[in-house]
Amino acid sequence: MSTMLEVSGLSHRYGAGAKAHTAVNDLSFTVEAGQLASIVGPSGCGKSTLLRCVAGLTPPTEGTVSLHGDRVSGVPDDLAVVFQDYSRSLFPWLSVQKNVEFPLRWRPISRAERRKRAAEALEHVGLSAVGGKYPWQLSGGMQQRVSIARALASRPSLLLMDEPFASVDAQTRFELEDLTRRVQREEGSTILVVTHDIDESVYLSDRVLVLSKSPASIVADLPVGLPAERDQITTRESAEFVTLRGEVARLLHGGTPTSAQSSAAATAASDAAEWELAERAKNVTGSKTAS
Ligand SMILES: Nc1ncnc2c1ncn2[C@@H]1O[C@H](COP(=O)(O)OP(=O)(O)OP(=O)(O)O)[C@@H](O)[C@H]1O
Repeated sequence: MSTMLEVSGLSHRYGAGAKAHTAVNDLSFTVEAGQLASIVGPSGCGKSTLLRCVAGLTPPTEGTVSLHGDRVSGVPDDLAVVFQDYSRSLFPWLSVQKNVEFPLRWRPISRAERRKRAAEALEHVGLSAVGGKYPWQLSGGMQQRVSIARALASRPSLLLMDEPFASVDAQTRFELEDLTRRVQREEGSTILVVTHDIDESVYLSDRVLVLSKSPASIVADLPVGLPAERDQITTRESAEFVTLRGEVARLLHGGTPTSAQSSAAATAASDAAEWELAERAKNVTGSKTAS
């Protein structure tokens, strides 16, 4: 496994002097290539600030962010972000297909290639049939799928998602969570998701980073040893899921990490996650070779 994202000693302060407010305090973590990690933390703890620093939108006050070894000092070309508010991130005057193509205009690729990539990304999210429609003709869940397709079309090394399913209904949320996991498996994508939702953090991820109250620091880094194939009903009912969600909830409510997390159980879960990633990498390589 290679490291895709490395966050090292990252702090961010807004303002200066007596009015300075530290939003993020000395955060360090890595995300391996092909991994889906989620960040969960109390409201206002600094999650969006962290994501903005990772995306190169906000320079950290201290510390560094590196993407596949390159220091981030602006928005990297091979990074894409999906925001919560799909209605504001899509252009209403452009068709769905043109919305997905839009960020590719700055890439050194032909128009035909842009069209092809956008069509492929729309197919990936199950929206091939609506490329000619406008965003406002689609449901909220479909619009968020368009945002995901737009992010995928640029074939990012790292996909950041900031509360991506917070504005859709519960059923659509489940569908989009499953879509995200499918994309990760099929594309071998590296994904970092910020969420308020404890269950979502466990269901989606290979790993959950639990943040403290403001200023954000890492309270725990929990491997999720659930099977790769997840199901919205049976996975959420499983003993492993219930235990993990309970642990995340406990940590969010100020609990300290238990010895169990550093014990053989955590090691086994981490081994399982590594194995799963290796299998996924093999599948991706296999499917790319076959195509
Ligand atoms: N531009 C800014 N100027 C000053 N303070 C800010 C700015 N942006 C955020 N903050 C403060 O930094 C802290 C962290 O904010 P941030 O939005 O990163 O938290 P969050 O965890 O994403 O919040 P939420 O869960 O509510 O989305 C908050 O106290 C917020 O008021």
